[in-house]
Amino acid sequence: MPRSLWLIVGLSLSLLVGCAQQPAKDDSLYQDLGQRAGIQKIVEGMLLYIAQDDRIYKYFAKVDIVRVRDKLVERFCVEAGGPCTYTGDSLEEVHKGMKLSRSDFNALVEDLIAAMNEQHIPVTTQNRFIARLAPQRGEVIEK
Ligand code: HEM
Repeated sequence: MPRSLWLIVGLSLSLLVGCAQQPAKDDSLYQDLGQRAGIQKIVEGMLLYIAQDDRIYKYFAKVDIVRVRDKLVERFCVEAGGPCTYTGDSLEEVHKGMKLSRSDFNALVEDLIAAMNEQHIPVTTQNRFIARLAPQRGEVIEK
């Protein structure tokens, strides 16, 4: 085999090995939520529902809502498998001192569902997304 061909075979093999070591990330949920623009609409919708939600509005009354919106979009994007980086603080740190309960958590999830319904996100997609958020409840409540 000519030397140049060896080089090509070698390079192709190393590419294959590289791919095998780093499997392509599954971003189907990110796509189904409408990518970053779709996620931003969902977050903004959720915050609007929260603003009308007497159960949990009190927690948000004095926050920097633009920052919370931006960090939530990043966070949800990462959770959905999208190409984003979360630059906010840890969930434990952020929610420390709020003493959130399970009911508070459920109320926020209800507002999130309302926002996803408004964006016509199919229920199967909604359930996939909520299944990724649910395990984080422990980092958020009773802190
Ligand atoms: C899995 C569920 C949750 C996630 C992933 C989440 C995520 C976040 C993120 C990313 C931020 C912004 C962080 C930053 O500024 O660096 C934030 C802030 C906040 N979250 Fe949550 N959160 C969750 C549940 C809740 C619940 C249930 C409540 C209350 C009912 C809540 C109330 C707040 C408030 C009030 C802030 C603003 C804090 C501040 O800026 O002082 N969160 N959350």
